[in-house]
Amino acid sequence: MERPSRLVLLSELRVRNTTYDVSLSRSQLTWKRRVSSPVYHPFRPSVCHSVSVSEIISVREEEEENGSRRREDGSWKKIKEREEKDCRQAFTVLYVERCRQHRWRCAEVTFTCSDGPLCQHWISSIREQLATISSRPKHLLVYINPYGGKRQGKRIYEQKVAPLFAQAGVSTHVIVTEYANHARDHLKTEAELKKFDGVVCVGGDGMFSEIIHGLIWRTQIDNGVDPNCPDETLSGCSLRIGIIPAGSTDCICFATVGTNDPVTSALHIIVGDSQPMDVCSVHHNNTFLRYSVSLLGYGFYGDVLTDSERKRWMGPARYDLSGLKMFLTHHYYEGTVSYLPARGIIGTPRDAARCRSGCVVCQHNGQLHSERAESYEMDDMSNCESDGEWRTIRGKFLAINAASMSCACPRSPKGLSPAAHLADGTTDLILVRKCSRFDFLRHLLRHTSKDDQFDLTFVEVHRVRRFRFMPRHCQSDSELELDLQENSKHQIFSQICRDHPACGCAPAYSSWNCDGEILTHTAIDVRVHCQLINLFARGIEEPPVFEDLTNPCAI
Ligand SMILES: CCCCCCCCCCCCC/C=C/[C@@H](O)[C@H](COP(=O)(O)O)NC(=O)CCCCCCCCCCCCCCC
Ligand SMILES: Nc1ncnc2c1ncn2[C@@H]1O[C@H](COP(=O)(O)OP(=O)(O)O)[C@@H](O)[C@H]1O
Ligand SMILES: [Ca+2]
Repeated sequence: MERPSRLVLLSELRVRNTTYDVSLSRSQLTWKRRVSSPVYHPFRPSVCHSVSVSEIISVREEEEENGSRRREDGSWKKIKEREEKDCRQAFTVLYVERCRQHRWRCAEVTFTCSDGPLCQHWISSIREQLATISSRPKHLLVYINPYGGKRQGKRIYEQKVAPLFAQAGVSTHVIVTEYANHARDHLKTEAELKKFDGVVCVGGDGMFSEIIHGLIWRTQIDNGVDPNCPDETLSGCSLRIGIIPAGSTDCICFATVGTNDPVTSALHIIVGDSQPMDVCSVHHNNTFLRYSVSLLGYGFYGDVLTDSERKRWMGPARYDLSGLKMFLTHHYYEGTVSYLPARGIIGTPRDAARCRSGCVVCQHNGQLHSERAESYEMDDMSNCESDGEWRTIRGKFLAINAASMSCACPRSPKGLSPAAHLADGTTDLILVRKCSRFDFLRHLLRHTSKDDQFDLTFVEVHRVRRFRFMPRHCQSDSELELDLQENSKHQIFSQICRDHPACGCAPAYSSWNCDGEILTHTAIDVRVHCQLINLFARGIEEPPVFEDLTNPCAI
């Protein structure tokens, strides 16, 4: 248990004409109402409030002039005569308040003091405490995609986010992108990264993908790492990334914060939260293709994305329409998946436990990963294939999905792989074998209910560090020959299906959906890089189940 920290200040101050004992320690600001009679009064407002110093946004002096009180932002607020007589000086504390469903709001409380010097002392003491928090960003580089989601990125930033950054004293350099890959290329070559404490992305998962491509690429080049080599250990990015959701799916924001709300995201950035995250590198024949942090999907999700790109004008609803269309189309895909199971880790894709704020699974597996990386370096063995045995599965699939995190989003609040972890160095490889439309619908529907979408005979899931996929049409003749010998019976059925499309399953080519972008190649080699990037987030918070004894109001 955290020890109650030393008291910095204790005064009797007023909040809306009621006297409170207000105390400031290194960790908490607490205001307790003076109780004149010990009799409990059910209709009186709450007696004690406590705010963690780490969740104070800022403190603002309220100046008085001619019966009005001037705020620091220049606006004026009329004060009542009685209040004016009683109190000479006041200050307002802005702080994080938790609302329903992981939403945060900026709340404020104004304390009035009996004299000016006391008020100044309070203001400077709170500011001093805030200044000791080194994790808070001071200068941010902001990229806005004006065409993401419902095309509201610019408005969302200007109306909901910029005023909060201004109140918190965070300075920004804002770039509204003019074309696709503008943000990526700016980060890769031009941006003066040393000037900033973080990068903010206003847009959807596609825009976030641009940001990480720019940042990761730049970091590798600066550190002399070859991004084209799939076996290289990548250098971690030091700049944190904040996501202001303004896209169509926004699953990276949803899965790391618990809600898609611009104000909540802005507050997580201001308080300087940090959430490490795994990144998959995707290669084809020793050539770098892309990075992925959420979904790599071949088959169903690849086709939904390809189809939905033509319907971009529809906004986020394009995914539902394309989803329905591809569900009815019911294509299957043949190929070979090989993977390296993640060994020595804790956690499986079928766990009931979820990755939450301060996740111990991520901490344990992240530690294991860095220890292994060190021993590989000492042995001069950068190739992590020695990690374990490769396994191979050949077959016909409706979907092949790799979820490096849960991929929770408003469409599916538990996500594609509900027990996946944000920062454990693994990805969950989900194979949905060819099945009837009815069965596939059962599987899809379970993404929206409490039922387990993996508890079906045609679905399997593996927690892996690395995997490869080779579509059947890319396999060499000798590999196909091997296939034929191993699986002659199924091949005959597949031939029958091809000759009689009316049976309802059509073999086809698909493409990979990589965090919402279509990959140019289908034969790919994927490797997870544990905790390569950091976000201004803290993971989804668990609602408190018992009274927190470190909270002064609980004692
Ligand atoms: C029948 C209901 C089935 C609901 C199944 C929902 C599963 C949803 C899992 C979503 C995982 C999303 C992973 C994130 C992907 C994003 O990177 C990426 C890009 O995001 P951005 O546009 O913000 O840049 N987004 C996507 O690729 C969108 C995927 C959306 C898939 C929607 C699928 C809808 C399926 C509807 C089937 C309908 C069958 C109805 C039969 C009567
Ligand atoms: N100024 C721009 N004009 C056109 N496309 C852009 C611009 N800025 C970014 N993009 C691209 O828009 C695509 C979709 O962006 P995103 O913000 O993810 O929205 P959505 O969630 O609606 O897909 C991304 O591929 C991104 O590269
Ligand atoms: Ca992971």
